[in-house]
Amino acid sequence: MSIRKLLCCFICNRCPDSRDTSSSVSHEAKNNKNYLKSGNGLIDWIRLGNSGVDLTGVGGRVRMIHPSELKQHNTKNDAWLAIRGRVYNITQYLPFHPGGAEELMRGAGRDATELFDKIHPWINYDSLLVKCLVGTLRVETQDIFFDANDSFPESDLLLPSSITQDRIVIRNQLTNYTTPPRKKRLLPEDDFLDALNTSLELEELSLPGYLGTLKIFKREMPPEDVPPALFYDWEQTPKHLTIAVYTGPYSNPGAYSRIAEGNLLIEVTINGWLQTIKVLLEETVQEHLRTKVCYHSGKIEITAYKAESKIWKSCGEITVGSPNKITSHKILEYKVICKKVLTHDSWMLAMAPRNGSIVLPLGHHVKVHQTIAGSEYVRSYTPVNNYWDEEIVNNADIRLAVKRYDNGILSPMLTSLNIGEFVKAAGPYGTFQLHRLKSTRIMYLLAAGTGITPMLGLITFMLTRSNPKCDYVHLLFFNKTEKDIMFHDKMIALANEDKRFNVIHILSNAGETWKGRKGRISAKLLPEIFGEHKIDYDEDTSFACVCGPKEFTFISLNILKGLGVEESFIHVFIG
Ligand code: HEM
Repeated sequence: MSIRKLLCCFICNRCPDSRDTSSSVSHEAKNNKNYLKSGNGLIDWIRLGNSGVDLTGVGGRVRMIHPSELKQHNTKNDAWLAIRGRVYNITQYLPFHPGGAEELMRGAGRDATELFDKIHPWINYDSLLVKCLVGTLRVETQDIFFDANDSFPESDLLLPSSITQDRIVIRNQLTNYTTPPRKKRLLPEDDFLDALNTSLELEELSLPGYLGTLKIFKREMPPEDVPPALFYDWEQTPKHLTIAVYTGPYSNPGAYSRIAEGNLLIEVTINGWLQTIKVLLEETVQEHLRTKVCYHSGKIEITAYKAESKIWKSCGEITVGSPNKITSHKILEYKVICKKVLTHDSWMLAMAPRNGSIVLPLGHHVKVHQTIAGSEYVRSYTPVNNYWDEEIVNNADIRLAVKRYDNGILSPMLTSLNIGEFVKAAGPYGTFQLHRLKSTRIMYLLAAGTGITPMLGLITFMLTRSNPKCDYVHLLFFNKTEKDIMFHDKMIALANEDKRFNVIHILSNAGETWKGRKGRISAKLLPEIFGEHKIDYDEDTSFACVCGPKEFTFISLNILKGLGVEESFIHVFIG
């Protein structure tokens, strides 16, 4: 591959079907206006970034930045801008910007996401400005609208753990760890829009043409500044000890548990808060634990296997740490413990944490970090739940479906990892709010290529939920060829088993034997499919999710809107 093409792909994520932001699928770049002096080309910029010069101007310390602070950095000698919640010092980049310094200065001192997306949404700004990152834009939350229905109904709080008759069960009193009650507040429209525009959590809303018509008051905001209320309970049989943590219906908790120095540590994340529960165990248990999350009720169940079969006097001493707002993500190490082929160019990697794991809510993702030739590459992956990977691998905490992009950088490295080798990942990331599905009975999922991974968890959630029962999950899955379809057999099996699951495959480069649909996402194709399958959109009970390359996402959104689907009933997964 030529240097030109390589560089083109370093700056651009426009190539169709390329979701690997580190990839270098070839295409011709747009004609640049030649604003750059010699010595100010892309190679020179990369060289400067690798030279050790502090491009952040603040010593590289990343922190939360208030919009009022961002506003002050608006001169050519000191220019910051924010894109999708990340704040960059662009002072040094000004002479390297191919569109000219003056143009770039239009975004200085403010959230430039919309402006940036209007001009060149395909540009890989995150890679170009990786050495210029100064922080994340603070979300203004004090005026945010809380839904009073979010508080836990009494009946759910007192929901007993499942107790079967043949078990000897000793339960303690339900322990209440209280936090201030959630409040319902209204806010002036301007403040709300401000919060929305500067919100990292709501980055998907800044897609062009999307924010403009948003029905903002229909959207519920996560109760960012209110720590979650946790309640716990325990029970035992001679063989097992089970700790149940109640987080409230639809609170979408992430949970991770482990034994450390004989104690049981449980980490719970909810809405950007992390809380640790420590159990000084009365007696010894085995290292291997089973952690189950019921997303509907918000109940987390951790089962430990006793070293000696007997009834304990108590489970031990339980302490609940103070809730901490997650402001940065630790990069953790994972060991590849199982690797298997998914398709001709994708693999499933099952990984075990080395020391501590990412606590991942449903619909959220991790970012895999890898340093290659002195530069750090990052790529988002949504882990796959074990329904979709039948092989039981003990201790596997995260399973990633990784597609290899031959011209990419990170994916060839990841897919050539061997069992026993290590990967670094951070998280949880994402904006998906499970409580938006409270009344959903019909789900439309539009996925392209590896964009299927966030949909997998939603499919199992919707089909296993009992109240309200889901009527249909319609998955429209776009791929190039038949052999590119991930989880094909499993999808056929699920569709046969559960008639509510309707999967429609659409191939852009189908072989002659393909009997299914052909084409790409288009304003013509989608209504055709919807019509053929008699898919009726009902405002109160329908919800749509989209995940795929950016162009796919833009087109899907526009089509859905054209079909009458309201923005507040669409979620876009963006890595
Ligand atoms: C938000 C304020 C920005 C404005 C107003 C702006 C404006 C422009 C304009 C007018 C062009 C020329 C487009 C053309 O010739 O067709 C351009 C090109 C370019 N800009 Fe920006 N830009 C902004 C931010 C950024 C940022 C943050 C980056 C990356 C870190 C960036 C990277 C580039 C690149 C790589 C090109 C060349 C595009 C190509 O070859 O396709 N720009 N920009």
